[in-house]
Amino acid sequence: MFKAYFDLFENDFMVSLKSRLEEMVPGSHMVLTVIGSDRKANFSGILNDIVLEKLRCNNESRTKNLTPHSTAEHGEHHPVVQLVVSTSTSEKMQKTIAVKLGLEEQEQHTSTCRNRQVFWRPRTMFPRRRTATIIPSATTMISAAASAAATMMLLRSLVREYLPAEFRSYIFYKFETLINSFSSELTLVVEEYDNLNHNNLFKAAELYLETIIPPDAKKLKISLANKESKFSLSLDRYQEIVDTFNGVTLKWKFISKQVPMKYVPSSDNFNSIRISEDRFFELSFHKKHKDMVIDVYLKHVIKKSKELKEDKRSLKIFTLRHDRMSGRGGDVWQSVDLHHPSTFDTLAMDMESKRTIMEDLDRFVKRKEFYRRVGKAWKRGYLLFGPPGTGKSSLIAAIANYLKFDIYDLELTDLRTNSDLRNLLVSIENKSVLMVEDIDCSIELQDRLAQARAMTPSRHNPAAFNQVIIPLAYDYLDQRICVRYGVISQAMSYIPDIVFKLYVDDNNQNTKAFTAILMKLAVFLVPDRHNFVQPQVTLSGLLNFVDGLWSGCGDERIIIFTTNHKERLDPALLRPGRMDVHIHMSYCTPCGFKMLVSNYLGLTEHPLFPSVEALIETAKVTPAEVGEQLLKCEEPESVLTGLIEFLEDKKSERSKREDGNRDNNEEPGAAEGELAQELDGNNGEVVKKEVDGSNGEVVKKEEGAEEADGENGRIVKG
Ligand SMILES: Nc1ncnc2c1ncn2[C@@H]1O[C@H](COP(=O)(O)OP(=O)(O)OP(=O)(O)O)[C@@H](O)[C@H]1O
Repeated sequence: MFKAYFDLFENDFMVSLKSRLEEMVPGSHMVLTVIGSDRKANFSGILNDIVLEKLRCNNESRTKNLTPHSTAEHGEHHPVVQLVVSTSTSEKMQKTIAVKLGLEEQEQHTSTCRNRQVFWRPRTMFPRRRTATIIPSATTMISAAASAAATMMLLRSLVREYLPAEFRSYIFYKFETLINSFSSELTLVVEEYDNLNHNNLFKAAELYLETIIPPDAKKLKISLANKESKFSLSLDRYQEIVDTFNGVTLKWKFISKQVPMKYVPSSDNFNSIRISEDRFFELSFHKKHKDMVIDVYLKHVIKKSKELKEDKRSLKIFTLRHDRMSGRGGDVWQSVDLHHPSTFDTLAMDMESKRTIMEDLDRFVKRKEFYRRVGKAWKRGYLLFGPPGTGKSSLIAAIANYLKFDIYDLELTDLRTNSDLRNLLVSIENKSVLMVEDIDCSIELQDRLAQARAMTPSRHNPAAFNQVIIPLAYDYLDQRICVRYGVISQAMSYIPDIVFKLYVDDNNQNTKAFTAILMKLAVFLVPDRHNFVQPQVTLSGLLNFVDGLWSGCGDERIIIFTTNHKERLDPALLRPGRMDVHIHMSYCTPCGFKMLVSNYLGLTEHPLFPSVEALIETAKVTPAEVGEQLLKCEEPESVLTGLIEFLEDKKSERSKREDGNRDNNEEPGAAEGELAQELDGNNGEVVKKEVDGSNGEVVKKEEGAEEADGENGRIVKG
């Protein structure tokens, strides 16, 4: 409406004025204020000239007063002319135009303009409206506002000065209660910290609100959190967002207030962080929905936030932090993003085996209730065995990528005691893959303690040392290398052939800390790794770890052991419950070759394929070796020819080795003894241990099954 009037006014002022006159009822009036500069030939200037001229005729002496709202004192001359358009009561329906000049005169000036009578009316014509029609200048308004603000601030500081804080908050509280008593709204406050503890609901709300940000939001905060791959959007201070759930309208508001500096525990609960603001959400809704909001809506918020978190999360691989293992507290795991590209699609494995593994994983993750019902910890153990380079690690990465589980890489030799192992177990998150690679190398499973005792070097058993590493440290303060000479002389008394190793820790320039490290290291004279067994995790510790009381701490965990020598493992470790599924990763098969060549070269068919497939059966090469050949060039013909040559060489090497063994009168196949066991069955087969039928495992027996270990149940082989 305003725009329409304004447009009309702009296009044709006279028409605009006439139209407005038509609308006026008898006895009413309309005031038009026109502000302009007399230096420009604009409407107000012209109008002003008319008025000046008219009044000069009437009274020469008053000319000076005819620019009543001049702003000349500010360097400009802006005449303000107020046109008072009114319907005259005396002249019945006759329309008249009067110009009010802000003069004090009582007389009325009249003139005729284009055959129309114009009244230059004195101000007294509208005595009651006089103040209302005078528009104060911008300067006046600003100064009035400034003085009002100053008064308010003065009042505020007086209140702060003389009223105690308790009294003020009491008044505020009473005032709020009074307001609330009239309101039907209930507000829940979700603070970031609840008594210095992290409030999970706050985190959940933060994530959830991201999903309901309206597309027309004008201002948002955006950030990229540490170890995350996607941006996070969030509300800015005092921003509101409205959500509708089951037909109920809920209003979220984010508030952040500056507070005196305080310390709160960090998310790992071992350190503390400094905060200087209180952040919280206010969730407002109608009182009558209180139960629904608490029982249903907030659960929905938590569920949605978990989904979003899962979606945003990038997979991680965790490894042990040695400084934390030495009892300094804090999280014992450190992580990096896992970007291993291996998936079930890229794995060179028998299709049937892949399908079986994926089905097994799917069944496992869906069986939370089942595991609870049968009284088993919700975890599953896998043993991947086979020669090096057959894809055991790649399969672990593929499993983690498939389930979207983090990987925890546990090196048993890093641990000193069984309780270290238990501590680690409880610190592992749910939905994770715990990987123990080369289990046969990392832990001696037969009578390890006796062996360790025999091998531990001491003053009485100096032979156990064949090499001693003495830690040296660089003293940044003295700028020289320092060492405990006592340590050297003691070591030299054991063995003269001492290897000095320099430890320089660039991150730690503190001399005191260095001395502490030195003292610590000096205690552990590290002899040759092969001849010295430090106290380690025991077999029983490992057995309990995998399937004892402690293994029940946590849900949805997959434990994967890998080994190149399955026969070296203790049967107790292999039993169902500890290693439920045994997967034999073996040499490359024709099917595996096709998968590799399709991944590496994008080839599905080639005339040389039959020759490669025929050779690959007998040459016994690993997928790693085949992959290496395929990487050599991008031209299919030459790559496949090179691969055929490689396979022929391998085959002839192999037969020469077998001939040599026969000539040396060795037992037939002795050199291949281990190999024969690993190759037992077909390449890439899944060897699944039969598990108690009561726990619902699907036991798939195929032709050619044979009993491998009477104690541990049947091992079914394809
Ligand atoms: N089955 C396979 N499918 C695809 N690639 C494979 C396969 N096996 C091995 N490779 C390739 O060979 C390399 C070595 O594989 P990987 O580390 O998984 O073998 P591994 O059996 O774990 O060896 P090790 O026992 O020595 O640890 C990887 O780079 C991988 O790309």
